[in-house]
Amino acid sequence: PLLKVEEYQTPFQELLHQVLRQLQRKDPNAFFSFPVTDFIAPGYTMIIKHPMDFSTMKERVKKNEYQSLEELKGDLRTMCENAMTYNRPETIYYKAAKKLLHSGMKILSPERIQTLKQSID
Ligand SMILES: COc1ccc(OC)c(-c2cc(C(C)=O)n3cccnc23)c1
Repeated sequence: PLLKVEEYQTPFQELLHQVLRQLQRKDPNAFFSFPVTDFIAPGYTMIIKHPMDFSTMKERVKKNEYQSLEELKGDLRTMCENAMTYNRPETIYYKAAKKLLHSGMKILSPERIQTLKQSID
């Protein structure tokens, strides 16, 4: 039988990976999948001091850099607030960020995390 290679060292990393998968489903256009470049968003790196995106968050999970869910929640909030700072309210990016932040906080609610934990145990 094929050896099931564990992609993560700890169950906590597996939990964070599942949370990220659920969050990314809320970003069907992949606007938040990779870092925003100055090429697609002029002046971005001058305006946004703490860029964040899902690929960076995935790297942090793999490197076991998150000690708590709160830290992942913080990066999600930074990522969405960046988009709501750089982009005007009428843009698709601002609206996508607002929606992602709202649905992300629901996914990260204690009840949802408890259910997810049970599915991993
Ligand atoms: C139109 O297709 C893409 C593809 C990838 C993007 O970011 C990774 C973006 C994108 C993502 C953003 C954000 C998140 O602010 N953005 C702002 C201005 C112009 N483009 C973007 C758009």
